[in-house]
Amino acid sequence: MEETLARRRFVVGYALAPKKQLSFIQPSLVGLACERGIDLVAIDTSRRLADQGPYDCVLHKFYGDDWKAQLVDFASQNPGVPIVDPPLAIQRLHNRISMLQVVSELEIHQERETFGIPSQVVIYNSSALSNFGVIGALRFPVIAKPLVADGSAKSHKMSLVFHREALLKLKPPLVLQEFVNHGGVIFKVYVVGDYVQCVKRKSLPDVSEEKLEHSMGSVAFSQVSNITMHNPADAEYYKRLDEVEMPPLSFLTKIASGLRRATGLRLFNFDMIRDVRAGNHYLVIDINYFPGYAKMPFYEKVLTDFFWKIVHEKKEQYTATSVVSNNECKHLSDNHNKLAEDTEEVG
Ligand SMILES: O=P(O)(O)O[C@@H]1[C@@H](OP(=O)(O)O)[C@H](OP(=O)(O)O)[C@H](O)[C@H](OP(=O)(O)O)[C@H]1OP(=O)(O)O
Ligand SMILES: Nc1ncnc2c1ncn2[C@@H]1O[C@H](COP(=O)(O)OP(=O)(O)O)[C@@H](O)[C@H]1O
Ligand SMILES: [Mg+2]
Ligand SMILES: [Mg+2]
Repeated sequence: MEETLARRRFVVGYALAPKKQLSFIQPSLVGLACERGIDLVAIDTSRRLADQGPYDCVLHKFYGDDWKAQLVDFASQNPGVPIVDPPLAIQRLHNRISMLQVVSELEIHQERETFGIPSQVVIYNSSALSNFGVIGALRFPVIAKPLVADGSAKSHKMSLVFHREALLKLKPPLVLQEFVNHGGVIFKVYVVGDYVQCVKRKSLPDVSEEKLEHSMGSVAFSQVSNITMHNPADAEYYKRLDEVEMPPLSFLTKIASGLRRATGLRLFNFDMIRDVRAGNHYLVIDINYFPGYAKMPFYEKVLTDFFWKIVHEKKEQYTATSVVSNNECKHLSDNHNKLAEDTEEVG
């Protein structure tokens, strides 16, 4: 017999770049959310946001003045509808100095583990690159990172610089950050509201004193943790990676909730490394807004739980009108499958 039971449903409108939409809006997520009474609906960014909806929550990873104005406009007409996350909060992560500033200000009490950020200086113009007063206190090697972290390919292009002379060819504005030996492993800590999950990822290998002495200039790299190399040494590396001990979850949860409170962000991850010189000292090196959650184990359930909590917080006051029977969830997820296939064929 057809199930006809219809219950109150919620609508999460999302505005994401095509690549992000394809990786994040998977049929498995759409299907699970649908079963829990939540419809994920694409916002048409070519139309006025305030003319669309109704939404119980707006989810986005877009920047720019026009989009910000759209959100302000929407919020003034829909004051109770959560926007995940507020543009001002996201903006802090677009500058690698303000991004990590918030980490330095956290006060967390943990028995064994300590944390901080690497020593770093910001460079606004080329003359500062040869100014000993500016860079004199840095220990080499250093990583040169673009100051801006706006998600563009350019903002991920970095170099590992072995000696001071090699700084001269760099293009400011950038951040020079001390490279900290960390055993070639980073901990990616995903935060989804009050949920925290840590995974291990490949990182740059340690630089010994000897290697530093014999290395020339600098080495360029980009998005190391996403690179999959196919050489025989790799199998050995990943076996070792498996054995690396995770930081305690209680410690990560304290940092995550400190960051949540200080930034007002609900969807982000942070990259953390463990200093090989002091086995219980950790450094936060990067914070990303709305990262690649689809790579996080159980992301469908974690994100669905998050949406569920967000929309139920406002349930009594605001009601979106869509009513879909449980049976239709399967159709919705089939449609998304088809959409993904079509997009692949086009792309
Ligand atoms: O594309 P993905 O799935 O690798 O996700 C990227 C993230 O990779 P991750 O899976 O967290 O290692 C990536 O994280 P990292 O910068 O590599 O730590 C960023 O969050 C990236 O967003 P943006 O380019 O900084 O705006 C994320 O890119 P977008 O998906 O937001 O374009
Ligand atoms: N201070 C550091 N010490 C050691 N390795 C680092 C440091 N900063 C960055 N890295 C390495 O470089 C990678 C990219 O740097 P990150 O700041 O995370 O930039 P992105 O925003 O492009 O991910 C990190 O995942 C890590 O492997
Ligand atoms: Mg990173
Ligand atoms: Mg980043």
